Amino acid sequence: MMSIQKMYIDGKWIEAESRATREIINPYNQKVIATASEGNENDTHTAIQVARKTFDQGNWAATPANERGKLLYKIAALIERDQKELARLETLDTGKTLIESEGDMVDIAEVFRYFAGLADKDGGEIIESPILNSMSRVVREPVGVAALILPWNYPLLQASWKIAPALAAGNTIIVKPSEITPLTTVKVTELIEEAGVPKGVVNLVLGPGHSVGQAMADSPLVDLISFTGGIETGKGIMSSASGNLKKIALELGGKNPNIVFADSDLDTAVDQALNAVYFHAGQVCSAGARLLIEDKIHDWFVEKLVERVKRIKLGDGFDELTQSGPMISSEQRDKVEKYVEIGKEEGAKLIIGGGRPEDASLADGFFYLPTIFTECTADMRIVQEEIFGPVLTIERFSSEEEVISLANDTIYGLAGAVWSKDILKAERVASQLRMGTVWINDFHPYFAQAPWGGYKQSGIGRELGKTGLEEFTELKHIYQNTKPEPVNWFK
Ligand SMILES: NC(=O)c1ccc[n+]([C@@H]2O[C@H](COP(=O)([O-])OP(=O)(O)OC[C@H]3O[C@@H](n4cnc5c(N)ncnc54)[C@H](O)[C@@H]3O)[C@@H](O)[C@H]2O)c1
Ligand SMILES: C[N+](C)(C)CC=O
Repeated sequence: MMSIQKMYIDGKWIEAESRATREIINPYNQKVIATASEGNENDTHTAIQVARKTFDQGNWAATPANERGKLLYKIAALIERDQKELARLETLDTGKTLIESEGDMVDIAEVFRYFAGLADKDGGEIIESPILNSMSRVVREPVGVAALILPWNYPLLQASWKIAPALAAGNTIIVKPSEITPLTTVKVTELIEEAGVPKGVVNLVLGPGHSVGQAMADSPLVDLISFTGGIETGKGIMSSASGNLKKIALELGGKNPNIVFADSDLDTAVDQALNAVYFHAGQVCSAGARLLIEDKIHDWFVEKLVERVKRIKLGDGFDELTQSGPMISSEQRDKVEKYVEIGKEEGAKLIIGGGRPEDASLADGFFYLPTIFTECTADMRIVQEEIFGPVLTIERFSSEEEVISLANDTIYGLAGAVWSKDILKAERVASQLRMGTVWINDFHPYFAQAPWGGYKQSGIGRELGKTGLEEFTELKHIYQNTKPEPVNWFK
């Protein structure tokens, strides 16, 4: 009998009050890999009350920042100690390749270490007061109770981007992983407990968005909600958060242009265009799902892409030969299938993929073939909407001005890339793209030191970097009159 993945509230591992559970499925073969407690509004309210009481008692926020940093260093070390097990769980839960999960775990330990180091680096600022006999300074304080809501595609990586800075800044937190991928977040909560973070500071609630997540967004006891997920959910959270005007940080979707000029290193650009879109079966917020190719190299480039796409090996994430695993769920695959039909109706040309693999060994997994549409135009839904699967749309362009205008013709603004050996041109284009991240002659790098987030409807706020810590702080100006005397205004 499989043990139940429990919630962690006020330093205790508990099952949902209702005793409800959910089966956690391996997307590669649909086998049940775990049973998780399924919390609801009541469990969430309990966790929020604990986080509120713990914050208001003040001990955690008053803990010297370097002590909080030391705890984060310890968590980083424990993650490294258990990285094999964590990577195994992430692959079981998401289907991504083991090598990718292993890379995620290295990044995650680095994120904890980065914020550990940053915890005590901003002691505030002395202001040159314009008023005689006064002292003026600005200090940073934690926001308070932070609710952290997470997606399924990078379960622990996205959790680390929020948990580490929230704790470094002295907040108390309630963490909600996606209901379908809770395993690594549960395991890291165990490590947080092992590291010695005081009870009540970190609380973990498992369960669905419509109850657990919604209760967090609605609660007047929550000061800040940090959310990563889809655009529609983000809009709902923003509206619910207005109840008590809680602060919000939203990391949402993207439809990210990958721009290839004829004067780029074309073999590298072909190779990386594949990585940009098909990595993790296209289930990446910053996936380069929208390829813009300069007219004169279009046909050559497409031919090379197709040759390479034919060779992509789908399979079990634990098999070393596998290059891409399954999609996360049947719902997600249905969504991709729907968009492929839309693309055909819109007049785009399907040149490869466009269906499920025939390989019988993949029949139990949520696999979908790497797919390419050419002859796409900016007005098509398949070009404008986030499909979040292995589907590449290709457009042509013939000038710098045209491609800038095409690439910016989107509600999203998460990321984009420019390929050219003419660095001045690449920089010119990069400077005009309305996106939170622009890569030149590369695709995908992100790291703890640089901010991550979206322009336009890709989000509000930034994670990682110094800004990622500042999101979890309030600024307070403290002004002291050093020679108080009556002002005699009201005589
Ligand atoms: N910008 C980024 O850095 C980034 C990173 C990863 C994923 N994403 C985006 O995430 C999306 C995929 O993730 P997903 O399918 O898990 O997204 P989702 O919006 O369906 O769910 C995200 C989380 O929100 C919860 N949720 C659902 N309804 C809710 C509600 N009413 N109130 C509060 N919480 C609720 C879910 O349970 C889950 O934990 C994609 O759009 C992707 O682009 C963005
Ligand atoms: C932010 N990132 C790229 C790690 C995951 C997006 O889905």
